[in-house]
Amino acid sequence: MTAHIRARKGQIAETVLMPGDPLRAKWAAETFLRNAELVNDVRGMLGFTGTWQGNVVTIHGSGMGMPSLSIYANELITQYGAKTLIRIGSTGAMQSHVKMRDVILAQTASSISTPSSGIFREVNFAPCADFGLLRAAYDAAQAKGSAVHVGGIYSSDVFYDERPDLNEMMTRHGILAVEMEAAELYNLAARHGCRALAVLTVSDHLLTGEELPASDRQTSFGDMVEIALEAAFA
Ligand SMILES: O=P(O)(O)O[C@H]1O[C@H](CO)[C@@H](O)[C@H]1O
Ligand SMILES: O=c1cc[nH]c(=O)[nH]1
Repeated sequence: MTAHIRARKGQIAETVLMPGDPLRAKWAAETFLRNAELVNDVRGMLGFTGTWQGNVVTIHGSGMGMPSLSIYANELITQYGAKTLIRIGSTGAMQSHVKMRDVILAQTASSISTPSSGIFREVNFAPCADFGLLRAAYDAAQAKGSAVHVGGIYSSDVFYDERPDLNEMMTRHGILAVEMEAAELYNLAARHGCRALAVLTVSDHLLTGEELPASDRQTSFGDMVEIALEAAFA
């Protein structure tokens, strides 16, 4: 047990999928895992462990934003021995060739700050995905026929941004989409020698104003979950 996770040692798998939304964790566990067992519900943050094609997997919510993800990812890595962490999140597209419900594999995650900024201090560390996971996820997405994009994303500290110039600059520099957790997940994976990847589904479009309802964000991103599972065990 930790301050935020009630699972016993051994109840968390080495491979952990992390959606921001705890109810997406529940849906994904019930939909894709066999014998999924609830292993955490402290503060309503749900975690489940079960098997996928004979492999043990945990699906655990991260909450929204990098400070929240940092708590869960730190405890999963340092207290429970997680080695492969794949974020399965929603994202807002920042390029016109990226369409609603497309899948994005985050090769890098830019930010203006992360919970690790105080650790890196003057260093502009470049958070990046594990190449093996990235390649396997791309192959899995191609095999499925998913519309998939690979490139840089922006991990923002805010959902409601008062700096339209920042988004415009990200778009101008080819950033595919914005979300709120991947940069710190990549930082933590680098620090602790783990593998990490963010597999995202476009739920909003910053250029067109399109957006999906909350129910779709919770339960309709099946391709993303399958791509993450296939990459983890490729
Ligand atoms: O759908 P999730 O995984 O929560 O991800 C995105 O959605 C939340 C904002 O609505 C942020 O957590 C952002 O990163
Ligand atoms: O951070 C996020 C996540 C989804 N959609 C957005 O517009 N922003």
